[in-house]
Amino acid sequence: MVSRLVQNMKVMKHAATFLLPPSVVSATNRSAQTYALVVLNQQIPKFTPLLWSHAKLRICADGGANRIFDGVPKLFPDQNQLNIQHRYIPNVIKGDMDSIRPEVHKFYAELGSEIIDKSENQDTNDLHKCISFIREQTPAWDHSNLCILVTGALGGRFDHEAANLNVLYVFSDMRIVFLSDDCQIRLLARTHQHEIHIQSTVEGPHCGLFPIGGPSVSTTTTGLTWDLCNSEMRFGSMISTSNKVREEKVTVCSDADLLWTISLKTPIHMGLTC
Ligand SMILES: Nc1ncnc2c1ncn2[C@@H]1O[C@H](COP(=O)(O)OP(=O)(O)OP(=O)(O)O)[C@@H](O)[C@H]1O
Ligand SMILES: Cc1ncc(C[n+]2csc(CCO)c2C)c(N)n1
Repeated sequence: MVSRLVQNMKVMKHAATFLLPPSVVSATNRSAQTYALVVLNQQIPKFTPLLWSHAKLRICADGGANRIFDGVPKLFPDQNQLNIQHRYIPNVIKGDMDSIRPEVHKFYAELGSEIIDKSENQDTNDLHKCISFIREQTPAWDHSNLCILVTGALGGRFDHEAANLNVLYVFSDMRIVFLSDDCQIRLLARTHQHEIHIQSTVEGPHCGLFPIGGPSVSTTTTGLTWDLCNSEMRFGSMISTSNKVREEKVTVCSDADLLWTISLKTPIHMGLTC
């Protein structure tokens, strides 16, 4: 019965081609994905301009707007700082609006950003509000081809980090990737078998795989140095950390939703001069 279910399970493919320059991706025609970018209120990764260039929709969660306003010009120290600020205009700024600075609010409002104040909702965090917006606004897009890249979800206050991880579980049917300068994280839903195509020029070899929403009775992987074979994983017992990718394709099949994390190589080229 279990093996029949496994056989019927759809395969979901993952590839961090958004960390490659757009010219490389289009030349090899490897990306059928549509990207949205959500910038949170934590330090932006150095490769944020690269993510920005891949994204069709760019959203700042409340104080994330300050991070673009202050942080992107610093990535281009030799260029005119005001010019840079004018080139990185979010489509939308959404949240409870208690962290965006007044001058940043005014700057982007005048340049056409849509500003959505959801201060009446004190039950979900700003990342949740942004993902809900993307989901509502993009019904026409094929959600299986939509990938939401998120910066600033990691590092900082632990309750914020926990709330951000919870968003991965709330929206477990959407592709959401958290990115910092050091690593990326995504949720591998138990509804699918997963094929992760490693972009070895920009990611790996260190990786981890573990359940946080509930234990896994059986997880099987291929392509890792320490592969799992019908293994049990749970906090308080075994979880897979400091593992390494051994092959260009890693496969994961589990009865639980798992977090997959892989290290990023530095420096990832920003992909663009602006
Ligand atoms: N210290 C932090 N660590 C991790 N994530 C953070 C941190 N600070 C902010 N974030 C992320 O950035 C988003 C926007 O944060 P901001 O500081 O603008 O608002 P906030 O009022 O602190 O957060 P929220 O209203 O969502 O509780 C948050 O929803 C969260 O996802
Ligand atoms: C049980 C419970 N715990 C905490 C909060 C507070 N809270 C959670 S998300 C959020 C919004 C932040 O912008 C706030 C204030 C709540 N509502 N319910």
